[in-house]
Amino acid sequence: MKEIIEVENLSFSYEDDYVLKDINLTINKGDFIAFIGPNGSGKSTLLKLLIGDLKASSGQVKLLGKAIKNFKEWDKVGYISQKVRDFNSSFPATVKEIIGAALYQEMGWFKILTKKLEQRIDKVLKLVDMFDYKYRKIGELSGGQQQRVFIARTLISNPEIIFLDEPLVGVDAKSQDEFYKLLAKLNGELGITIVMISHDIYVISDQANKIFCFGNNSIFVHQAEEFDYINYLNQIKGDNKSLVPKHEHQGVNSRCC
Ligand SMILES: Nc1ncnc2c1ncn2[C@@H]1O[C@H](COP(=O)(O)OP(=O)(O)OP(=O)(O)O)[C@@H](O)[C@H]1O
Repeated sequence: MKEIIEVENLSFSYEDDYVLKDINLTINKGDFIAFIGPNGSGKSTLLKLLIGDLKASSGQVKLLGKAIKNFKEWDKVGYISQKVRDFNSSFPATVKEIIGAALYQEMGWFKILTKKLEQRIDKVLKLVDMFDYKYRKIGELSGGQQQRVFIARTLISNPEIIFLDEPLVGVDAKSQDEFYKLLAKLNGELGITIVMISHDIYVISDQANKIFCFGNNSIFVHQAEEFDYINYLNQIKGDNKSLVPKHEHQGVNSRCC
């Protein structure tokens, strides 16, 4: 199946006013999608609609070919939020335990990590370059390292798509760089579809193959190679939160390229 996500005529409002209006878009297998846009333009809202955390006011979302309300294969969907940074050093779980918890269903009657399951933990920790931290407490790791552990936890079930909601807030520049390299590896080598919200327009527009640009209750879809981020940043400068950069494409609501 080529389409991982199909959104048709989707509208959503929390109260009276629409946050997103009549959105149509498709995300294909292997895409690396960046959600960008001013504060309050609906990026997190769309992400929550795509993972079934919110229900559309009208229209529909299909995930892996299934209407979201009937979707059950949640092990194929990873989600990384910015909230994981809340651990502190007294949080008792180790990296191994955090990842092992994702295998709870597979542990059988006695809830024991078999050698096979342990090997799966080792494999994903090596993939994210965190094997040496297996027995460390999660709260003792940096924000960037914690995010890598959570990516590993997601990878344990071989996901087809990973959603990330500003995962690098508060993470230092070097760790951010390593994190982006990891995402490029997951996308390029493992073929995992990535959907990421980011305010780091410069870096994300270099990593993604498509840019979803939010504003005025709409989304404009750009191929990354034709996206002029300097022009974009110049246009959204200032305090006008509702300002949407001028788009060369005619017509509102996605599908414009
Ligand atoms: N639970 C809620 N109840 C009511 N309104 C909400 C709720 N969550 C978000 N909103 C409003 O919906 C709009 C879109 O919010 P959303 O969080 O999706 O924006 P965003 O683009 O992710 O913003 P940011 O970049 O600041 O995270 C905003 O006006 C916000 O105030």
